[in-house]
Amino acid sequence: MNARHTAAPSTDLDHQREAIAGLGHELRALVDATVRTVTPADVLHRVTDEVRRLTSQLTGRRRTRTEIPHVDEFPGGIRMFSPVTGPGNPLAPPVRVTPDGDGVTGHCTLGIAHEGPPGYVHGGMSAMLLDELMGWACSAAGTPAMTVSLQLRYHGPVPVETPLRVHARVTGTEARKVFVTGSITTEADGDRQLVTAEAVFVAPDPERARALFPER
Ligand SMILES: CCCCCCCC(=O)SCCNC(=O)CCNC(=O)[C@H](O)C(C)(C)COP(=O)(O)OP(=O)(O)OC[C@H]1O[C@@H](n2cnc3c(N)ncnc32)[C@H](O)[C@@H]1OP(=O)(O)O
Repeated sequence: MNARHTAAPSTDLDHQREAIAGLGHELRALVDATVRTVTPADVLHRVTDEVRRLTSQLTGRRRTRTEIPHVDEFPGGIRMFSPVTGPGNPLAPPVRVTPDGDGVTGHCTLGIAHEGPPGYVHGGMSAMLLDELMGWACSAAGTPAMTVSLQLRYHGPVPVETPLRVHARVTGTEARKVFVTGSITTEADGDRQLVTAEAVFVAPDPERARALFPER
């Protein structure tokens, strides 16, 4: 069934999105507490049982692999469960994306759940932020597309618990190919690029897109 046909009125949608974001927020706090705690094993066992009990309350009907959540706008809109921008996904910082004159800018602060070297962000996390933001830049330029090539340079470690800025912009197109650049800086020092990226995105042809996203 097409998810668009089952969408609830917008007030219900807002209500549902608020609830999803609320749970995501609390789960992020739980994840942060989990990777920081030095509490003894007996407490960890107790909490584990409690979390298992809570999880069992969310195992009614689940969406299928290709189902687009009715709270989402795909492509090019709200993604409640994106691992980067989704307020309902505890894996997401989540990044807040704003358009700017020259592409898109994302704002976020990563925690120690995203740590690679002690005190610094995991390199794969930086890649994920940049990949996502470069995808948003494609959509903002009117060409939603998928990554086919992503090259990163790590110039300096990205600190955790520090407000960050991720910038991405389209530099050119060639038929279905979109060329994009991106960077990560701290909010405090926007001139010092800690990670830079170059990527090629490709807008799938309509037939390929239908096969990839049958519920769209
Ligand atoms: C809204 C924000 C969401 C952002 C999400 C973040 C972005 C993502 O993470 S996307 C997920 C990761 N990416 C993927 O899974 C994509 C995997 N790749 C694919 O499925 C396919 O390559 C797909 C669908 C993109 C394109 O397939 P298809 O439509 O058949 O294109 P295809 O004909 O192979 O290639 C088109 C052009 O791109 C070129 N191309 C393909 N791969 C590459 C590459 N690695 N480098 C450079 N050029 C490439 C081809 O040479 C071709 O060029 P030309 O027309 O000049 O010959």
